[in-house]
Amino acid sequence: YAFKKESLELTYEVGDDIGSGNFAVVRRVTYRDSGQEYAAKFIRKRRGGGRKGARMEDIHKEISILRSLDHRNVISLYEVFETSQEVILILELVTGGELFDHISRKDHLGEEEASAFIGQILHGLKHLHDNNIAHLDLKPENIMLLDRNSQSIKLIDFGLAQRISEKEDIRALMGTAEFIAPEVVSYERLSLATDMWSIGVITYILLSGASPFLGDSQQETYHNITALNYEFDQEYFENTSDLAKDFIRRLFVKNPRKRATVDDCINHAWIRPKKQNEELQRKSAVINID
Ligand SMILES: Nc1cc2c(nn1)-c1ccccc1CC2
Repeated sequence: YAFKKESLELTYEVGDDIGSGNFAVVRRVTYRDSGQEYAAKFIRKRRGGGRKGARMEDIHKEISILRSLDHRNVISLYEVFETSQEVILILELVTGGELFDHISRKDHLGEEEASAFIGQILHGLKHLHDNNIAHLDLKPENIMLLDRNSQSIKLIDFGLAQRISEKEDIRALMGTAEFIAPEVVSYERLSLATDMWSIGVITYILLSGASPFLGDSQQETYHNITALNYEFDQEYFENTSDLAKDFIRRLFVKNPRKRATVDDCINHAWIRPKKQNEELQRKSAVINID
């Protein structure tokens, strides 16, 4: 699979940094001919036996996974350049910032807004899971807002994503401690259900601003996860509906096979469009037909 060898600068003007990831820096770029803006992810290649830089095998996997996805809630990949030091992914530009920053500004979100965001994330995640792809690094930093004032989101950073198949056994790729599922901590088989646990953590954080399993050390966090040591602290959850808590409870299940799937979540009453909205949507549909 050949990447463009010519210099990126011939076709794109490179702008300011807009983010970073493992071994990567992301910059805003402008396609010279059209003025169209994109995000260019510069991934450092691992040189020789060193540890710095991403392995070519992992870079190829991220690219092949991105190329096989096409959904409005998943970042699009347009083209790839390669130099001796780096592989450069030309990605769809999103300018709304990370969901992480959106929460930090507000401390936590109301249930309507949280449910709308989680619904968007679930639709993007359903596209991955329907293609047997697990993201394995879901966290607010990897969820970008399309623009400041919309709830449209894009899943980004497929650096740890894996194709899940019954035959091969995939084990721990450590994600970020507070978001990983018990099977990752215990070095057991990973699956699509691993992402669903992370959805539970993200939902808990959106509603409360607090992180359910975070301890004072990584070891304490891992212990809290494997012991399912969390609670709906009255301080943060006194005004949270039982429906929202039920949604989270169905995801914090130790046995991955018993954990709610992405379809279970999309059909959960806390996510499905509220009755009156649906009624409204139906009525407006009739008006459109007339
Ligand atoms: N690790 C990261 C980090 C980021 C991105 N991708 N990977 C990204 C992708 C498209 C648009 C904007 C960004 C900035 C953050």
